Amino acid sequence: MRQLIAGNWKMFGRLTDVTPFAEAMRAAPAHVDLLVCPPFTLLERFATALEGGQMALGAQNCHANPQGAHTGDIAAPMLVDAGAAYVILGHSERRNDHGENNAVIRAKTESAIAAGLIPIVCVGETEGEREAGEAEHVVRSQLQHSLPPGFAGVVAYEPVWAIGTGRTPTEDDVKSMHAAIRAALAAQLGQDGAKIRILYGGSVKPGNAASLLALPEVGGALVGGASLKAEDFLAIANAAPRG
Ligand SMILES: O=C[C@H](O)COP(=O)(O)O
Repeated sequence: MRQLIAGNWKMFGRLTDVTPFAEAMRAAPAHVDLLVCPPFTLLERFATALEGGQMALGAQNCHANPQGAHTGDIAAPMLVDAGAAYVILGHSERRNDHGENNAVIRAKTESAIAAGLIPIVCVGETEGEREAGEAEHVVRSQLQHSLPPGFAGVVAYEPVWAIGTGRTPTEDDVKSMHAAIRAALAAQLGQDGAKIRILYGGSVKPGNAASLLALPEVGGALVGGASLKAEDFLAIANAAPRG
């Protein structure tokens, strides 16, 4: 399966950043799928700038309803209007900052799929949960309650304590968590579970990308900080295994 290297710009980026980044991405390697998920304000500009290139466009959140009186929110069909093909859902920053629980994330995931978007559903344990030996249990429960039946999208494993910290799990920990996620997807989705790409996210950098991306059941990366610099993001894309 081709790997997906996805950038999550979080709450960073201005209109002036779009064209230089999109132009730099024209030098991206062809053996990976590339995605950038900027803030809402940059979607339309990015859609134009990326035309004819290999990089897809995504958003970082949507509401569970397709429209309605929800001040400050964005509906999945609006993201499609703006040119998005993907949406990140259930990121730990949304779970923490906005109190999003698994039921909310599942409802958003259903709305995204109904609008024709590919959801990237994030799961991951806190440091305390890992220390308590609960990491796999927590992630299995997030999958069970966040993914609707027949889920067809992407899963991103992001240990909360590795996000933006420069710390990453050991290779063995990534391997065993990705194997546990694959098994959980098979149990929930049957044969279709094998088709789901499982991204790793959390302090992926040019220096550690090759070793993380080479691990079994790692289908790509969800990159935060390092996706803001075109050079670093391209280095991560180039580090993905070929074939
Ligand atoms: O969505 C991306 C992740 O939260 C990872 O962020 P990071 O690469 O800055 O650690």
